[in-house]
Amino acid sequence: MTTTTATSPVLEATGVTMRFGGLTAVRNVDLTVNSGEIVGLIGPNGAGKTTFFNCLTGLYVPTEGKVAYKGTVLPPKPHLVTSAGIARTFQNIRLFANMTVLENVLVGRHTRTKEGLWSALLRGPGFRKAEAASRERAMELLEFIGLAHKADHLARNLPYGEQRKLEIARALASDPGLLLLDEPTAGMNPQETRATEELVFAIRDKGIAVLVIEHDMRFIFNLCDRVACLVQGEKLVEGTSEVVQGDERVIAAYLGTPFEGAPGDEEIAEVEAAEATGAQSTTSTEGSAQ
Ligand SMILES: Nc1ncnc2c1ncn2[C@@H]1O[C@H](COP(=O)(O)OP(=O)(O)OP(=O)(O)O)[C@@H](O)[C@H]1O
Repeated sequence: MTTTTATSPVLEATGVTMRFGGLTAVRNVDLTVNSGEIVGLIGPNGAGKTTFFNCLTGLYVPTEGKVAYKGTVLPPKPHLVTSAGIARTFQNIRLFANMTVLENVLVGRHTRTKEGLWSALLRGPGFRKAEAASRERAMELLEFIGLAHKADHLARNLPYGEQRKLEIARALASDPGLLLLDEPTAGMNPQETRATEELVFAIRDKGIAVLVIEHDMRFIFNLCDRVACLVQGEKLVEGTSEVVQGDERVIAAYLGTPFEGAPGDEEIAEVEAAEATGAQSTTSTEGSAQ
């Protein structure tokens, strides 16, 4: 089921530039994510994808440009960006390894609870009520991602794929309108990757827009309504999966490496035909092409 509400911009990044000394990691990048959309951000290693994410989430103050969430320009401070409604996961897992699965999700809820430090320390009635509501919400999220049965397990004991899911649940705990995922399938096996794909669709169907960085092209092109490709800090191309997949500049940027899952049927048929012919004409040929 997809959302049918009229689309409106959730994220509008305009002219974002990030320089580190003499290096321009991100140059004048515009990007919009609309409600109900899953947008992909691709590009070779070092293209500036994570730096751009860091500019969106207030981890870096962009040298130039601005970032607006639902029409309001965001101050470049991570906690203000989170409370505005943008949540993220990181390229490297950043869970609290010695806390339980449930506690990790509860940490992600703190931007949505009004109870202050003293209330928490004194554990007054207001705190206990808020805590019960937070637990309920956290358990709902664990149900949603399929980890409710492991709520009391230590995060460090989860298999890798489940740790990544838990990171997503923790990000969702802040009730975002936009979720930024930085390489969510890194290190996953194909089944875990497919499950992540389904999870991202389900998140979108809950009305949360998604912006995702990923190197797995099959994942990106299956998932995304729109894909933008960064190369050397600049946005080279933006369009539907079909458009970006077929763009020669994108292919060249990836040094001509064919994308996994990209159309290449003619070439494959040619190679297979050549192999079949070779196999018929000689039985002693070594090193046939794979
Ligand atoms: N804090 C920093 N200080 C200096 N240079 C940095 C910093 N962060 C990133 N860079 C540089 O900015 C460029 C872009 O890096 P970035 O990590 O954003 O690329 P990426 O597209 O996310 O790469 P990957 O796909 O390998 O994660 C690189 O040349 C990197 O070395």
